[in-house]
Amino acid sequence: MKEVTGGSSGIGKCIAIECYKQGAFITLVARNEDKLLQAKKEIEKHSINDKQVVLCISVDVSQDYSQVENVIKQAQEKLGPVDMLVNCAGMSLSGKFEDLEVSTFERLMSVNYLGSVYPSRAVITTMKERRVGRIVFVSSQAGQLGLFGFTAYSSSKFAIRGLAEALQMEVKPYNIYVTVAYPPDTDTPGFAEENKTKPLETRLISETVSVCKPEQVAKQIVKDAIQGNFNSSIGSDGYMLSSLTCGMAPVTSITEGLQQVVTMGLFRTIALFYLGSFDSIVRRCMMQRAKSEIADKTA
Ligand SMILES: NC(=O)C1=CN([C@@H]2O[C@H](COP(=O)(O)OP(=O)(O)OC[C@H]3O[C@@H](n4cnc5c(N)ncnc54)[C@H](OP(=O)(O)O)[C@@H]3O)[C@@H](O)[C@H]2O)C=CC1
Ligand SMILES: CCCCCCCCCCCCCCCC(=O)[C@@H](N)CO
Repeated sequence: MKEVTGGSSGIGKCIAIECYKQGAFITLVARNEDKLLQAKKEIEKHSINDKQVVLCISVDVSQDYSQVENVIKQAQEKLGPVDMLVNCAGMSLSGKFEDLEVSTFERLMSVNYLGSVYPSRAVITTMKERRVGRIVFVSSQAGQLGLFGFTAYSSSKFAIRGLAEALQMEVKPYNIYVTVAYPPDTDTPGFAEENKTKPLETRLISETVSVCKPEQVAKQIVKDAIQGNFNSSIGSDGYMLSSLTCGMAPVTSITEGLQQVVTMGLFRTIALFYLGSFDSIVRRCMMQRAKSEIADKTA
């Protein structure tokens, strides 16, 4: 069985569809029951045989560990053990550091980070016993570099990377493979919501990379998870960012390792130009604001 948190919307829903198309049994985990049922109906349209099941579980993945553990246990009793867990439940809030409430930092850390720890912790023992499993974490390109406006969001997405690296080293001997996905901006309900409060700087910097379709992102993530790739990225900028920020991440193939060694210097050079342009966007926005403030005062 494949379990997808955040499976009722956006990238998570597309991941569930992708798995369902390959004949998998699916458990969707999210809070809102109407959205869950709606997604279930949509996913069921893609069945390839009449035995396939979509189970919905309404729970907040970030609140109470024992509750998360319980509902996952119930799902496993109905549909069998989880062989792939996709941690996709998450949210984004942006704003300047001083404008963000302290509670926003707590909220994002709790949903994006702890909301990935709890389900993973609940499935890992069975996966180790069975010596099979895939655990996917959905980070973000904003989990590979820090951007204006993302002090709360980026740190919660960077945290996922540390968790994933440490966990992969522990579970590799048990034939369990961890994948971290770093999607760019993707056209989802969550992205539309995020855009309502995004600072101009954040929007202009993000526009460096074009917006992706959730179906495309989902396809790549499922493919990388099945292959057991630690890294999952999209597009040429995604490839460059992953190579550039590989650090001490586990390597999946010799080719991947060699590519990182060879391209690192070149990609750092390209990155320096990007960083320069981001700084100038921030400076331009600041000057623009100062100007309009003066204009407002004299008016
Ligand atoms: N869209 C984008 O531009 C990008 C998104 N990402 C990441 O991908 C993931 C999915 O994003 P996206 O598809 O845009 O998001 P959506 O807002 O479209 O969907 C989010 C899903 O997560 C569920 N969810 C949110 N909070 C919780 C919670 N506390 N407990 C259980 N379920 C929860 C939502 O259901 P409900 O509200 O009913 O609980 C919903 O199913 C997120 O982690 C996001 O950070 C990464 C890079 C780019
Ligand atoms: C060699 C170096 C290449 C450098 C490329 C730099 C690209 C920077 C753009 C980053 C965009 C951040 C997207 C965050 C998406 C996200 O997580 C939110 N939309 C969530 O809702």
